[in-house]
Amino acid sequence: MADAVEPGPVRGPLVVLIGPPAAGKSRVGKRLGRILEAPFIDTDKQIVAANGPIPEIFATRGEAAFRALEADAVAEALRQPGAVVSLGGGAVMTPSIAEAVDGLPVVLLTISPEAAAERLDPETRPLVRDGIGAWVDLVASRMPTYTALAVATWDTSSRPIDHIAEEIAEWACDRAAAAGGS
Ligand SMILES: Nc1ncnc2c1ncn2[C@@H]1O[C@H](COP(=O)(O)OP(=O)(O)O)[C@@H](O)[C@H]1O
Ligand SMILES: O=C(O)C1=C[C@@H](OP(=O)(O)O)[C@@H](O)[C@H](O)C1
Ligand SMILES: [Mg+2]
Repeated sequence: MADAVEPGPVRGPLVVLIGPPAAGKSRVGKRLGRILEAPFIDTDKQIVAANGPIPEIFATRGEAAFRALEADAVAEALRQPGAVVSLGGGAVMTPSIAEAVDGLPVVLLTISPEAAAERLDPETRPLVRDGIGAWVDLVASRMPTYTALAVATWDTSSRPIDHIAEEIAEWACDRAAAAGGS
């Protein structure tokens, strides 16, 4: 028993949602936070609150500046214990962010290109302004990173947000209980 790790309260986030733009990270995360009665942090929302709209940050300061703001926002969100944290689709491509979430309860939300095409709003997602072809290429390049970090995956293409959130909540509770949390 000397090597046993003492179970303790949840220190990090309850769930970290990753995945392609339009997979539902922000909407599912919000619902999940309500179900789990946990603080919900959408890192894009934090960035927008402090810096203005994302398309403007991209246009005036460039993607690298956005990624730096994102790395700070994610680091801050991960410090909040017991939270549900939704990341932006490109966040885990920043090495420091991938490293920070590796080993946490990372849930990958996936979505088909057909479903994404219905959901994407080019006004608010500058990287997909050129249409679904660009989204497909972007997602293909990111998928190895997404799957390497994910502990569990849900596809959101044709299922209601509430059902997906309920299932992830159950998964998170089971996982926290198994780890010795409540
Ligand atoms: N399961 C779902 N079924 C139908 N529409 C969804 C679903 N999940 C998200 N959406 C819609 O897709 C859009 C993108 O969702 P959002 O949560 O912002 O995605 P992400 O944060 O992954 O980019 C929103 O308009 C949202 O209402
Ligand atoms: O895929 C990306 O690189 C981005 C996705 C967006 O978030 P969502 O995935 O929540 O749309 C947002 O962070 C920004 O526009 C960049
Ligand atoms: Mg989002």
